[in-house]
Amino acid sequence: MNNGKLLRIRGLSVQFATPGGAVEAVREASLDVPPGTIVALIGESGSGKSATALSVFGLLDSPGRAAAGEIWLGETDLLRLKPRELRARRGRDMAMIFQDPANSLNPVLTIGRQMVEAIRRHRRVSRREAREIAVGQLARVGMPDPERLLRRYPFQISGGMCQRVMIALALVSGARLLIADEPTTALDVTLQAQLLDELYRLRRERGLGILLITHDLGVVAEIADFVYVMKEGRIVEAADVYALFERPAHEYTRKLLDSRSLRADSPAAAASGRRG
Ligand SMILES: Nc1ncnc2c1ncn2[C@@H]1O[C@H](COP(=O)(O)OP(=O)(O)OP(=O)(O)O)[C@@H](O)[C@H]1O
Repeated sequence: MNNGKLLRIRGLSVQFATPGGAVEAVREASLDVPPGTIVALIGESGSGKSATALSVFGLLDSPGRAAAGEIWLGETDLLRLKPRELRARRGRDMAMIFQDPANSLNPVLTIGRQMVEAIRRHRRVSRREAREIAVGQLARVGMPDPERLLRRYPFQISGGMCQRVMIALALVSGARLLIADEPTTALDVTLQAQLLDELYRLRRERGLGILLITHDLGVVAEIADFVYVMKEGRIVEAADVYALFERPAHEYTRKLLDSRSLRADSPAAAASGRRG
């Protein structure tokens, strides 16, 4: 049962079969993403963050598999779904944006074609209506000339624009859960800020639940509500964002905070810079 949480992961273990034996990338991890909440998942490289996210989408690389646990999206345990059923949920109820958005879009199809197809996969509308919906959605995520954008190919637009297209794609299908894996890493500072604004707005205005995977603690301080810290496949700390910065409980979290970019910023300073 889900108890009103949008995403509820319980006891997830992910293993990768290797010639040297099974590598346990995720070990009995549990986490919740309630609606209208930005939940950050942080931890060093290799700690299992992406493996956790990919499990939700059933997109683990083939030697990898979710060996145990439950992943509830609403009232459905995604780990019990057939691949076809999971694919349908992927487009409709949940969306994912990646660090390298150009690779998440199909390089040989125009943005318009991809959006129209995504819309028509989930709604009974004509091509023309789908195109209008796409234009409206792109305008809503701040794209200046949506009509023109629809005629372009992914390689003809910037990384920041690709991110917005991905978000627009997620939204046209009515997704309630967005998983963003290092979404700002490849962007310059201005585009980073725009993307964070966008995520924040989606949470507030649309009530989206967002699982944000990042190693940028500045981003966490700015927009996250709740934080999970992962180390060697385990969730070692779970706390409200203010509590985490003020009183990190776990030794590892303290080290992580000390070693990263927040240095002089007190929790209060970080908090005062937050969106309202
Ligand atoms: N294809 C694979 N084959 C074997 N092991 C893998 C594979 N992919 C990931 N792993 C293992 O899973 C562990 C977790 O990887 P994962 O990518 O989830 O970490 P991460 O926290 O997302 O790191 P990063 O921040 O670098 O993306 C790694 O330690 C790695 O050893």
